[in-house]
Amino acid sequence: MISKGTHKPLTDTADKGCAVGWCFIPSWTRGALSCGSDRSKQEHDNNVSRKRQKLMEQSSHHNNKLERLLFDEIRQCDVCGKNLLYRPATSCEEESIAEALPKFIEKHITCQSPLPCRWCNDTSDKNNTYICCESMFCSDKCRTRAECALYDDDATTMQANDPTSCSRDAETKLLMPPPKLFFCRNRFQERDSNRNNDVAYDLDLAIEAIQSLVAIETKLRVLCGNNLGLEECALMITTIISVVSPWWVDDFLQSFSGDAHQDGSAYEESLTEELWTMARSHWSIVMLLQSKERSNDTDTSKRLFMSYEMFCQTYLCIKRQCISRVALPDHPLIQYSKDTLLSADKLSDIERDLALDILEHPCLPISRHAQSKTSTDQQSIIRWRNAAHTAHWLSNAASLEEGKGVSQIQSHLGRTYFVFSPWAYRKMQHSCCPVAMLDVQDPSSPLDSLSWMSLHDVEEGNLTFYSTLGYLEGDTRSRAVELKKLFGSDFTCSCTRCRYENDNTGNKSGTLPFSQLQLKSLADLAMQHGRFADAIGLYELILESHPCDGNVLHARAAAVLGTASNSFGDKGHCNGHFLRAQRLWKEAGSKCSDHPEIALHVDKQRMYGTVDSLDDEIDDSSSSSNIQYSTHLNGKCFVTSKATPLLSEDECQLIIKTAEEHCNSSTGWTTTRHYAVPTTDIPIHEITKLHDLFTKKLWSSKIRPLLRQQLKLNGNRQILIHDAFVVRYDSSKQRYLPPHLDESSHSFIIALNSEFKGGGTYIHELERVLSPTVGGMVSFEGGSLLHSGDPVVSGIRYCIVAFCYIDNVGEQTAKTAEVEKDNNTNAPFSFGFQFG
Ligand SMILES: O=C(O)CCC(=O)C(=O)O
Ligand SMILES: [Fe+2]
Repeated sequence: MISKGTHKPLTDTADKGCAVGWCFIPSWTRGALSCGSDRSKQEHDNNVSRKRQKLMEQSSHHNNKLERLLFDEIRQCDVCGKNLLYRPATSCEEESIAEALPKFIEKHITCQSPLPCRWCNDTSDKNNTYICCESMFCSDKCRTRAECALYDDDATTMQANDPTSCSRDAETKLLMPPPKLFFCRNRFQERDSNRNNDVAYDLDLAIEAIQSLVAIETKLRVLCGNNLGLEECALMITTIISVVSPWWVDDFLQSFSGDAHQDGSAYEESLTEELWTMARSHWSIVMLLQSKERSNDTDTSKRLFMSYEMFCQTYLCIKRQCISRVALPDHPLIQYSKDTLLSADKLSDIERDLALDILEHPCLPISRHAQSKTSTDQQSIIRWRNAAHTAHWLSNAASLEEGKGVSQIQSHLGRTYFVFSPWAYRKMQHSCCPVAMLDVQDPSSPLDSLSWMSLHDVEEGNLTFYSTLGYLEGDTRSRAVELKKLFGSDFTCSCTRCRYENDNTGNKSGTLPFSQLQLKSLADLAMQHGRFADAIGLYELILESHPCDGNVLHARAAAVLGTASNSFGDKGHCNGHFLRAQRLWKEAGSKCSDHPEIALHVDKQRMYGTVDSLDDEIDDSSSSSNIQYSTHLNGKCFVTSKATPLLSEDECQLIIKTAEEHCNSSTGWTTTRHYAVPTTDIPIHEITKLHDLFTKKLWSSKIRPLLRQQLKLNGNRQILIHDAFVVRYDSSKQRYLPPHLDESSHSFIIALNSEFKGGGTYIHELERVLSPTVGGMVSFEGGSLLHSGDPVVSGIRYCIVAFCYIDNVGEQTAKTAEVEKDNNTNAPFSFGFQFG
């Protein structure tokens, strides 16, 4: 779930590694089936005619060509599932209307025509009718050359393709080894027309083989509950390789020193057996695999899978050593939504509507807000809201529960890329605390922009560790089980993390076998996973020997704040963790006052009285407030009524004016303070002229008593501010805030003006916008209630937003927190559990 936190992910500071040569396994395992099935074709066709009908009826301002482009010409490759642009022989003229959209489609959703050969770059092959997948060669000669380059044992080529020989910041973009796979039916057909007697590329058989593979995939999807993983891909690859380059199988087996077959766990054995059975049940593959005419080499036993054992061995070798997942690049549609749908200036209203229509393609079953007939403004707001929410669902579908069919969207759009590079992976070691991951920088050309990204600071020369596991949040034992499945039953991981977690001998003080950098990496990783207790333990271990390390002091306090966010549950308070985090920042301030992050927290504490005034008795009479409000969702959110605003219109104007003046005379409105979901804002603790108005007049005497009343706080419970800022939405700049949760247990928003259209706080569970009048306030469970800033369609909207936590104040809580802290430090490593 996206949270509007202030803490940046650790990868943000990471250096980029160097690019190395890889071979992409295209995501053809997805999409081809579902989109190619009769049912979805039927649905698509129905949808197309419905849309065309609608458009014809609608208006004259839709250009026919664009219409045709959108609805007639996008097809999916039957095999790879990629969106294709079908071009009639007479090429399209430049589309004049709606330039952004068709250009985008041409650039991102379709491939360029014609694709250059991946080996010689020749683009003379103009006869393509379908413009299709990457991974093509203009001739068998090029293809063979490319393969030779990939597997040539020549030392210089080895050197060039060896990632371990790359220096960290060298921008050595090596010539990409060509992808080995090129499964596009039309390509094969084209070969068909030119083919000589090369039986190795017997087209009918190849097409049959592909269809069989697709059928295998169907079975696999059923078998694996639609979660295709490495194993299934390994099957594909194994089989494909056997089809296109049988000789390679043999080479690979000979170069593999381990006894893969012996290592197989029961799970693995049954899976491989299943796969083998399936493979054999498809006659065309078997024919291809066992045909004696595949090559000029007469000794077929060397090249082909003659037995289950051989299949199994190859399968395991490939799975363990050659394939890895790559960080997912955005699907072009997602990218498109992000880039254009949400920006005010790039698309006209008509274009945006058409784009939204594309997003209504049957593969994107998104429920959309009904269009209101009331006013054009209202319709515009709803259109923008649809666009905003759609873009959000598309990019965050996997992490959100809300929205029907979201996982379906994700499975259609999710491009799981795998890379396949035997050399590199034979040299790379697995680590559960990876130093590097493979990342695609430019989704429109993933192959060329694939590069290593270092995840955290590493010791010189140590860029060889990546993670074979997709999921690293698990504890030592569950990871070990997964790794044994992958590498064999006798595999024991000896990475820093496993060594640390398996170490029960009390290496937690004295002479550590782990360097400070290693411990920091482990702690940062735990932080990324949200394993805050583990992170705190590790940071404290580092602090034993480096008590004044500002980064570590700050990180420890941030981890405790993370614990506070997680521990806010049934108890109705943060179990002392929020206050403990604040005390840690205060203590850190006394040691490293010039550390910028620590100084910032100390400033905020001073202004909002988060630490020093806490020991003051809470005056329960301050829990009553005269302000009237309505309650929604059983007390999860509140809106003050028009009759009793918290601020007068003049006070609101003063706040806007002061904030604008402050921004004009300083570095301006900030747009990056909140990492995941940034607002255009300015923090209140920076605007000195507002301190008194905000803290005395507003917070202590009005908002806090009101919140105490709304949230029924009494006794030692106090509500405390973590962050407060003035926000500016502008219809020509940042007009909305996507759905998110706050870094708070409760948040409040005060409306400062009304000279705009749209806007307000959209609460998803309520399915409506809450907009108090000027000076009024919306308060809600910001850390658990999904909400968005609704789009502003004209004018500028200002509001004050604040993130708060409820915690216990006083002796007892402080003691409890201390005890917890001690328990935590002495406890055995807590493997992912939150304490509290
Ligand atoms: O604009 C709004 O009403 C919502 C703002 C918000 O949720 C935030 O800044 O976290
Ligand atoms: Fe928020």
